[in-house]
Amino acid sequence: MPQALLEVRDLSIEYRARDATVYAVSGVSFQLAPGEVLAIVGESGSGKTTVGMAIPRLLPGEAAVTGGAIRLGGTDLLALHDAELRSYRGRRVAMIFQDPVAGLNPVIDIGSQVAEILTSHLQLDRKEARRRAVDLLYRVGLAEPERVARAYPFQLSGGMCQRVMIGIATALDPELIIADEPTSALDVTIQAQILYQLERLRQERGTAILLITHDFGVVAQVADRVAVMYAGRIVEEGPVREMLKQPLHPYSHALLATLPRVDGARAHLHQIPGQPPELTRPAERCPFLPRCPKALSRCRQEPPPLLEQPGGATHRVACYNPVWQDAAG
Ligand SMILES: Nc1ncnc2c1ncn2[C@@H]1O[C@H](COP(=O)(O)OP(=O)(O)OP(=O)(O)O)[C@@H](O)[C@H]1O
Ligand code: NI
Repeated sequence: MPQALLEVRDLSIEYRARDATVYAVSGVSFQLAPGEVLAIVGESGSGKTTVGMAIPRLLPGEAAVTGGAIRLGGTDLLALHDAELRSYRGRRVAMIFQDPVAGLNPVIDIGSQVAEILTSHLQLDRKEARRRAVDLLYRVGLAEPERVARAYPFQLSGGMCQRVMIGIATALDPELIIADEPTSALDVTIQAQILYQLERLRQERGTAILLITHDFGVVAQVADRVAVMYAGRIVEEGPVREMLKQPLHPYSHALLATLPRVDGARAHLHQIPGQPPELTRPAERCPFLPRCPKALSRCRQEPPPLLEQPGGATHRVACYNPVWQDAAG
């Protein structure tokens, strides 16, 4: 693998409420190379957003990082002070969220909001910042960027607001963009345009993208690699093509089986029976065990580690009985 830009190692995060602790993320490790797109997928509550928010240190106060390390270009992010953090956010890592309208200030025009990120980090006069803001709006595919710059968020569609958010996120040319469900609030045709914008960013600027989604269609379209999360852990991680062709973890296998096939071979969506576990205690066994059709007695003893697979050096799975053993034997 090329030199990593982002390295997350053994990251664990808890939410502490008065009467309960939620073990939201447990021992998550992955790397991201410059210009690479890694998708994190998994069902609701699996910890995707918690991992994403930890990287720009945007977790809420009740969250505690209890272990692990996050490095971006060699900088230990968990050790940064507030002032360093402010300059690091936006300049080196930026975030795009699901609801672009909520991310914009309703009473400030778009041009000023884009210019604000420029003037707060760079030595620019207002006129130059405005000019660059309009240029950014143009570059994210907004026709009539001057008009958009004068508009207020409520005057724009959701898709246009998301383009503005991408403009703001990319204003300072960060090395890494974290996009948390960036298209799930948008119409399908608009989704494709937004994904195209992200793809262009990666190609033209070499921006690495951590894409959080529950949509395998989106994954297949833009990601190089995919990490599947279940109950706060990465259960499988590898190249998208390999994963779509031959998922190794029984959960990934089931997740992909729930997708409608393009060839019409599977007309109905199949739900995975059962529920993910409560996260109120640290796992003492494989968290997928109660839903797993392939469980061995060993799976009760301790959660399986995420290990590289023979034959696919970059394909890792956390399972004592991965699917490929069936396929091979
Ligand atoms: N502020 C919080 N306080 C307590 N628990 C929280 C908090 N935020 C998230 N959690 C819990 O942490 C776990 C992981 O949540 P997270 O939002 O990271 O999942 P997700 O994979 O992003 O889900 P979704 O697909 O619904 O966005 C869940 O069990 C969730 O209920
Ligand atoms: Ni989420």
